[in-house]
Amino acid sequence: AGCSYKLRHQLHPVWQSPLSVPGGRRQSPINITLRDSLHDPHLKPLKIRYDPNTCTQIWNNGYSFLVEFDDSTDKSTLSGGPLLNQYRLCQFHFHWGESNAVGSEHTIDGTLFPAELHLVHWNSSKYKSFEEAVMEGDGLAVVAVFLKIGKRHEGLQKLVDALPAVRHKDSVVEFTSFNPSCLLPTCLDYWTYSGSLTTPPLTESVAWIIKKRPVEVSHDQLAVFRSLLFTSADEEEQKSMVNNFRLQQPLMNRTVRSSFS
Ligand SMILES: C[C@@H](CNC(=O)c1ccc(S(N)(=O)=O)cc1)Cn1ccc2ccccc21
Ligand SMILES: [Zn+2]
Repeated sequence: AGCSYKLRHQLHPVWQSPLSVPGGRRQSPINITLRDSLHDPHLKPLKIRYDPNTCTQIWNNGYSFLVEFDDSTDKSTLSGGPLLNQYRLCQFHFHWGESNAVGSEHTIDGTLFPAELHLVHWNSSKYKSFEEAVMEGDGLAVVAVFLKIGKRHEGLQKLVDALPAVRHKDSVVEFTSFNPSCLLPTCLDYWTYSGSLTTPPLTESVAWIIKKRPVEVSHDQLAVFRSLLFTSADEEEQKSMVNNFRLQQPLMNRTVRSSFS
């Protein structure tokens, strides 16, 4: 779980990063307007190969809960789509709201979803580690999947059942043999644009790939996300982990491309 373990103790001074962000020109998230997106027929299909044996643990980092992967080899990878290189899966996490009316970071023509999944990958063709890649314009690729309330998601339940063990900030629990492919919609359509991390250090290093179709989870499954806490066990005030999404950022002179017409 290289991508976030080491990072937990390495709080580099962000202001020295080459991709300084205040007033940045490629910030995320954004609203995707169908009218302004451009079908790019040269976009390739996404190639997603995840090995469930690389799944290692779940960690409550006080912002979301991360499902972490062993990213020491190219066992779980993303390539194709808009990407020129191969990217290695290092973690996935979610953003959600206090109610089903809010939660997602990106929106489609202003439509909000109750939650959004982010599968985080780093460019292992060009860089040696996530930490190095996070500072580069082509360092990261995040696949975003919207969640909507509907039928129970059987594949998600194993994750939901593990959440009470990471209720407090900085708690970690072993979590193995999980294949995040089960969280991807069957439809292959996506949008893509150049953006940033949506939490500090907000570096402008992310190729965003937003799946067009949401996946369904049940109301009760999403309610368990809201039972997590931002606060650690030793803090007297326990704050419910909800509304962990960033406000939308200006598109500036970016084009959102679609893989479909
Ligand atoms: C990257 C941070 C840790 N943050 C992330 O890994 C991360 C990943 C994905 C998203 S999202 N929501 O956009 O998908 C957001 C954050 C550590 N870290 C803090 C400072 C810092 C400086 C150098 C290297 C790492 C550093
Ligand atoms: Zn995220």
